Amino acid sequence: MNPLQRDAYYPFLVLISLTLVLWQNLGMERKLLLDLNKQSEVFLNDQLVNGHSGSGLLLKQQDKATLFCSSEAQTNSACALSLQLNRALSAIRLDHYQQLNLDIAFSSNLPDSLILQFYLATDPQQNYQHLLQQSILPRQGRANYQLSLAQFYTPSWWQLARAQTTPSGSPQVNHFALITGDNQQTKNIELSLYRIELSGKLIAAKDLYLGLLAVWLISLCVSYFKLGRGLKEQHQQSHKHALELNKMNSYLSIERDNYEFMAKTDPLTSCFNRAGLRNIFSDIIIEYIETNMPASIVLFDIDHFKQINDNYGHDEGDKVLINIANLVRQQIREGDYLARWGGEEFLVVCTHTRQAGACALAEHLRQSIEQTMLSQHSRITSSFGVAEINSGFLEQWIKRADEALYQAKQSGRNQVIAAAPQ
Ligand SMILES: Nc1nc2c(ncn2[C@@H]2O[C@H](COP(=O)(O)OP(=O)(O)OP(=O)(O)O)[C@@H](O)[C@H]2O)c(=O)[nH]1
Repeated sequence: MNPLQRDAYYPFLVLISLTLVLWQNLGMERKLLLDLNKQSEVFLNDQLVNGHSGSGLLLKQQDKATLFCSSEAQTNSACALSLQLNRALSAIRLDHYQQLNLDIAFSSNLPDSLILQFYLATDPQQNYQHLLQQSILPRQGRANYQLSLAQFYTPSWWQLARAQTTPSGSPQVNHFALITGDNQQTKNIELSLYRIELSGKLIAAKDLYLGLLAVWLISLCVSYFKLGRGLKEQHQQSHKHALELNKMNSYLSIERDNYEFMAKTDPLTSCFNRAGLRNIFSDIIIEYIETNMPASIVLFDIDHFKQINDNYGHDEGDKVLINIANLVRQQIREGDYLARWGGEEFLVVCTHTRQAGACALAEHLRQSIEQTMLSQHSRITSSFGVAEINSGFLEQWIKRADEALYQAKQSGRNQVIAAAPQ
C-alpha cells in the first residue's frame, strides 16, 4: 500500500502544512514599535562622520523628537538624531524582521540625503566598520518610509580600511542613527521622527518552506522505512506459513502412503490383498493385449486348515498363515507378487511367465510348504491351481486357476494342477 494512504498522520500533516503556508502569507506578523520615550533614549549627535559636524539642536516632545540642523556650504557638515535602546530592550535581532518603517517629517528644507545607520550591539565601541546603513531619498512633509532590512549594508570603504566584512549571521543592534547627510549648501533642516517600527513574519517564508520540506522528507523516510519493515515481516510470515504448509504436506503425504499401504495390504501377513493386485493385473492385461506378453497365476489353498484352527486354536492358524506368507515370499522372484486372496487362500502373480514355468514354481512351493515346519503341531500341505493368461478378462483367468485348484483338492490335495488350455 502507498505509505501516504497507510499512515494516518498524513492528512494532519497536509492540514498543518496548508495552515502554516496560509498563515505565513496572510498573517503571522511580528512587529516591534520602538517607543521614543520608554524603550530608548533619543539624543543629538553632531560630532559625526570624519569630524564633519553640523550645528544641531534636539527637541523631545510627547510623540516625536525633532532635530534642527544648520549646515554650512562647503563644510560637509552633518547632524544626527541618535536612538539608543535602553536596558529593558538591550538589543534587537535584525534577522527576526524583514522591514523597517520610518515615520518622519521634514519641515522647510530637504537635506541632500538622509542615511539610516544601525550600530551592532556586539560592538560597544561603535566602530564604523561594523555598522549597517541605507540611504533614504527624503520627501517633503511627513511620510512613511518602508525600508527592506535586506538592503542595509556596510560601506565598502570601511570594510577595506579595516579589512572587515559585512556582519553575517544574526546581527543584533542597539543603536539607530538618522543622519541628515553631507550638505553642500547652507541650510536649516528640521527633521521630526515620529515612529520607528520593525516588522516581519514570525517565520520567514524561506525558513517555513525549508522546515516543511524537512518534515515531509523525514515523514516519507519514516513511512518508507515502516513499509519496508512491514514487507519484511510479511515476507517472514509468508515464509513461516510456507514452511508450515510444507510440513503439513509431508505429513499428509506420509499419511496418504500409510492409508494406501493399509488399503492394499493384508494386515496379518503383510502380503498384498485383492485391492493391492488391481493395478498390477491392469498392467499385465494391457501388456498381454498389446504385446502378447505371457503371465501366469498360482492360486493355492492350505489343506484342512479348519482342523488347525479347531485343534490348536485360531492363533495357531494365524501363525501358519504368517509362516506360509514368509516362506513363499522368499521363494518367488523379485518381479512376482504374493497376495492373500481369501481366508487361507494365496495367489502368486508370475509376470512374464508361461504356464509351465508357473507350474514348476508351484511344485517347488508345494514341496517347501510340505517340508517346512510351519506349525509345531502338524505338517502343513497346500493344493495349487495354475493358469496362464489367455484373454483380456481377469475373472476368466482367475476362474481357470480356481477350477484347477478345485481339481487339486478333489484329486486328494497336496498337488499342483494346471488349468486346461482353452
Ligand atoms: N486362523 C485363521 N483362520 C482363518 C482365517 N481366515 C479363514 N480362516 C479359517 O480357514 C478355514 C477354512 O476352512 P475350509 O474353507 O473349510 O477349508 P479347509 O479346512 O482348509 O479345507 P480344504 O480347503 O477343503 O482343504 C475356516 O475355518 C476359516 O475360519 C484367518 O485369518 N485366520
